[in-house]
Amino acid sequence: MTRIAVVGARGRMGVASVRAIEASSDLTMVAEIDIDDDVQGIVDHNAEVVLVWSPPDVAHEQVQWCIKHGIHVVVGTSGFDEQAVEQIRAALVDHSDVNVFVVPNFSVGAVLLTKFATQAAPFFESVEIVEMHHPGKVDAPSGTALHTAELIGRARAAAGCAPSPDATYLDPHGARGGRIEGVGVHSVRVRGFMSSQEVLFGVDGEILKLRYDSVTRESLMPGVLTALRAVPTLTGVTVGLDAVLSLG
Ligand SMILES: NC(=O)C1=CN([C@@H]2O[C@H](COP(=O)(O)OP(=O)(O)OC[C@H]3O[C@@H](n4cnc5c(N)ncnc54)[C@H](OP(=O)(O)O)[C@@H]3O)[C@@H](O)[C@H]2O)C=CC1
Ligand SMILES: O=C(O)C1=N[C@H](C(=O)O)C[C@H](O)C1
Repeated sequence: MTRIAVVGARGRMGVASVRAIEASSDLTMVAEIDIDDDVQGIVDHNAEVVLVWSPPDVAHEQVQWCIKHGIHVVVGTSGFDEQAVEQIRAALVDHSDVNVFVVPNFSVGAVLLTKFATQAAPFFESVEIVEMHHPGKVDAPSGTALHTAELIGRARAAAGCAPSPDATYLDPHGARGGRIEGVGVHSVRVRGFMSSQEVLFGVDGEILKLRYDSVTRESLMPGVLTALRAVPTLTGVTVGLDAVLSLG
C-alpha cells in the first residue's frame, strides 16, 4: 500500500481525490491537509507521495517543502509553467531520490487534445485557444491552456511558422485576450462549465476545431490514481500525464 497525503484536501479536487484514494485497494490515505492544518502531519504520518491541490499562489512553496523532506509529489495545481518546472529541477539536484510529476490535466481527452493540437500546429496559418471553466476558478489562463500554448508555440517555432495574422490595433477593452508563445488565449468563466477547451486552427477556406469537455471531477480520478502509482517509478521531474500513458 503506497501512503498518500493530499494537500488542499477539502477543496473541489481534494475531496474527489480523497474519496478515490480511499476506494482504491493499493493506495492508503494517511494525511489530509488543508489551509489550517500543519504540513508536518505529512512527515508524521510517513507519507510516500503527496498530491498537491492547493491554490497556485501557495503550491510552489509546498512542492519545495516536500522535495526537502524527501517525498515524491504529484502536482495537480495549475500554472506550473516552464520556469516553475526549472525551479523544481534545480531543487531536485540535491534530492535525487525524489520525483515530481506535474500534471496540467488528468483528463485523457485533454491530454489527447494537447497531443493532436501540437501535431496540427505547423500546418495552419492561424491558431487560438479558448478555455472555458467554472466561475470558482481563481487563475487564468487555465494550466491546460498554458501548457497547450507552450507546446503549440514550440512546434510552430521549430517549423519556422510566421505569427498568426491579426490586423487588430484598436482594442480598448482587451477583447482579443492574452498571448502565450505567440498563441492567442481566451479565458471564459461561465456557471455550468467544469473544464473545457477548444483549439482553433485556420488557413484560407479551412478550419480545424479540437475540443474536450470534462463534465465531472470524478472523470479525472483514473488519471489521478495512475499518476500517484507512477510517480515513485519516474526519474526527476516529469510533465504531462501522456508520459505514463501508452499514446504511441
Ligand atoms: N490538473 C488537473 O487536472 C486539475 C487541476 N486543477 C487545479 O487544482 C487547483 C485546485 O482546484 P480546486 O480543487 O478546484 O480548488 P479549490 O479552491 O476548491 O481547492 C483548493 C483547496 O486548497 C485549500 N488551501 C488554501 N490554501 C492552502 C494552504 N496553504 N495549504 C493547504 N490547503 C490550502 C483551499 O482552502 P480555502 O478554500 O479555505 O482557501 C481549498 O480547500 C487549481 O489550481 C486548479 O486549477 C483543478 C482541476 C483539475
Ligand atoms: O480549475 C479547474 O477546475 C481546472 N484546472 C486545471 C487547469 O487550470 O487547466 C485543469 C482543469 O482544466 C480543471
